[in-house]
Amino acid sequence: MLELSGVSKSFGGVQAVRDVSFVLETGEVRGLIGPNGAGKSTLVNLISGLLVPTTGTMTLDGTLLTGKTAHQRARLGIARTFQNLRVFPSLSVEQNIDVARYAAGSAALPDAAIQEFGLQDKLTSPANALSYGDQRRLEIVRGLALRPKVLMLDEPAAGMNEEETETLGRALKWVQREADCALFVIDHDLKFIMTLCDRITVLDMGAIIAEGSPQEITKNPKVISAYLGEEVDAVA
Ligand SMILES: Nc1ncnc2c1ncn2[C@@H]1O[C@H](COP(=O)(O)OP(=O)(O)OP(=O)(O)O)[C@@H](O)[C@H]1O
Repeated sequence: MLELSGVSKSFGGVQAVRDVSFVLETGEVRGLIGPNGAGKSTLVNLISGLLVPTTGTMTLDGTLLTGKTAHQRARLGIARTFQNLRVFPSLSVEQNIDVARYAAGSAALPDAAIQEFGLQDKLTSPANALSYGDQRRLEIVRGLALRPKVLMLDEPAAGMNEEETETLGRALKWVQREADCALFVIDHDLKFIMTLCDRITVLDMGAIIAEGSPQEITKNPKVISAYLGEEVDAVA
């Protein structure tokens, strides 16, 4: 269980994250949505240890994360993907996955994970020869190879067409069923988020303005009037 309590982050005069508290349960799939600049990436960077909060605390299964580096957090079970791809371009798909397996202390990644994300026939291809969608899927499999307790995905469906996005959603549902980890998913594709997630947290100007099931979020007047408007009606 990941717990955030009163987490804030300022960059000079900009308060990017304001007094954010929430609990992410084991096995939960949580969506994080909000307009550009709402603070979503900053929040993920705070959890993964790339940024240090101005105030607030975080714990993972009761272990205080304050003062722990991104590497230490990864070892504790916090994995992530990035908005901009970070695969090792000249390494093969298999080598990319092995790097993460090695970092996780050789914990086995089920071959089923590689299959679910459609990479089984591409293991020997250099990562930079893969399509953009495959590179995104490779990043997720690499994250899973760390055997994380929490896997945070920063815009996993970005640049994917509708069919690819649906396939990705099915693979992530598989992760929810088979891998013992929570997913924390940022995306601007609301249909994808609403279909995938058990619960959704909505950020606006750094603060949580709503939290609930997809149904609750689509009906929440604050969410509708603040910034989702008709888009929310369209996917409800
Ligand atoms: N390193 C930084 N230095 C200064 N300001 C920053 C920095 N990182 C983020 N910000 C500011 O913090 C606020 C939140 O940004 P953030 O990137 O977290 O939002 P976001 O919700 O992820 O947006 P997007 O959907 O566009 O990715 C913005 O006002 C942004 O300009």
